[in-house]
Amino acid sequence: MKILLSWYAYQHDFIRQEGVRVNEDGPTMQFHKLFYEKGGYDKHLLLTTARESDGDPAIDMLRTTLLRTYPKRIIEPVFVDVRDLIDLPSIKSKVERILLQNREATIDIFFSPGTSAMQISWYICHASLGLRTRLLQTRPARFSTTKKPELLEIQVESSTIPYSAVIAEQQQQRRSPLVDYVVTESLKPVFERARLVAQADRVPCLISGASGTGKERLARYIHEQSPRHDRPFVAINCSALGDQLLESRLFGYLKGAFTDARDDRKGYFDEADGGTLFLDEIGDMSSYMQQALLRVLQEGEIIPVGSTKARKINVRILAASHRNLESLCEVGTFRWDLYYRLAVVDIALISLHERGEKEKLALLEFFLKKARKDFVKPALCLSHEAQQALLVYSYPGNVRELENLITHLAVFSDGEIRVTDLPARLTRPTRLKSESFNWEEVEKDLLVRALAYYKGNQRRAWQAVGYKSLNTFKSRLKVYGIEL
Ligand SMILES: Nc1ncnc2c1ncn2[C@@H]1O[C@H](COP(=O)(O)OP(=O)(O)OP(=O)(O)O)[C@@H](O)[C@H]1O
Repeated sequence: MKILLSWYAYQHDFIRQEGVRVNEDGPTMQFHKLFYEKGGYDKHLLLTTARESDGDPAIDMLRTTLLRTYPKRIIEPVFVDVRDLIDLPSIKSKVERILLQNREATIDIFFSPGTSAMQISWYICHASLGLRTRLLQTRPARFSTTKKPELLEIQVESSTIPYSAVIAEQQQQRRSPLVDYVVTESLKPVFERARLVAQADRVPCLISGASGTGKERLARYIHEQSPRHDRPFVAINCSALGDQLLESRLFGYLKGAFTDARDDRKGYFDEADGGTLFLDEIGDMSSYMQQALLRVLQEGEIIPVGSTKARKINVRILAASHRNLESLCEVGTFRWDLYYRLAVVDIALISLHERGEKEKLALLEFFLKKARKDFVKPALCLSHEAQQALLVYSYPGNVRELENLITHLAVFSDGEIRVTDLPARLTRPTRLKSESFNWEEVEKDLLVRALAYYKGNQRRAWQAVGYKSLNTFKSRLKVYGIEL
């Protein structure tokens, strides 16, 4: 399918003297006369901001004239609800949506008609969406060396600059309220950043934060707020699968590619086509898979296992890691080039304990309210002491641990939950005091930093950290899944 897309030219497509009539020499009529047939278009989507009910018959006149002259052509007027013709964010978001709705097609954009805000919108969308679009403009005969009107393609270098990140779009803000989600004080700037990231389509984003801090939830939010919201969101945990399985799940495979490949199978990249692919625990990817992913990001195409043919893909990648990717790059277990590709923009989520008691309380109340409803236990509540114990606890498992804890308590209680009902780890006196920092996180961080400092030399890192033996040092690396 090949589509021509253009705004109608309010001024030049019409002669507005003593009424309105179509200008045969206007840009739209001229395009059809000189270039449409050669372009091999299946249809022309003619965009207008004027409704017939607003009393502007112009678009209808233009279409009727075109169809009278070229009866076989398909001309579809598309009403675009823009009140202010110089409101760039609003125009951009509307045309972005039209382009994404036609993402499967090859689209020629006739750039010349329209206000400058409309033209800038075309330019941004063409450069940032990564669709099969071309920007075309015409040069009138009088300026042409051939003395004939010319059709010229505007050349735009592709870029990864998050153009749209600077364009706030109130319309999108209204969509998809955060159902089932508590936006506590510390999360407000995070979500504001995520909202801007959502609009910078195709720009990869890296979400960092400890396990259970809400990275996947945030990735979903970015997807829901993006122009891809009506397309799939596919999440995959890269640490859970070995290389072979991960490769075939991501890229798909052809029948016979390996012993169990009885049929062709599509991969997650295909499933997420037009939408978003969330790669969780990216820091656990092997160097082989890192190389494969880098290729996808560089070329914008995948090669299914067992195939030699590359296929273009249209997927936004969001990645997450609970490990510090920069440190992993320093010790050489993660590729810097892949890191820079993934972390074009980044968002960090802090641990629940760092968010403080006020935010813990907000989440506690939220999950308790949810549990009352889900378990039909309206009398469920916390005694003062139990609440205090829950507030001072450090939650190494972050929001997920808090959520699961309330679910656990709701299963076994009907009314007031007391301190004695809480799991032992919350009530151990030493815990209550010493949990103000998380030793496991400190230790792991220390190990990663020491290895980075000594460029992966385990012996020197071990001596610096000061474990009794090199073996203890190695076993701690294993515990934390730090690979070299
Ligand atoms: N602010 C919040 N309000 C309500 N629920 C939340 C909030 N933050 C996180 N959650 C919930 O906590 C759980 C864990 O979140 P999520 O799976 O997104 O974490 P994660 O960082 O991706 O974890 P992991 O790294 O282990 O995959 C989910 O059930 C999520 O809905």
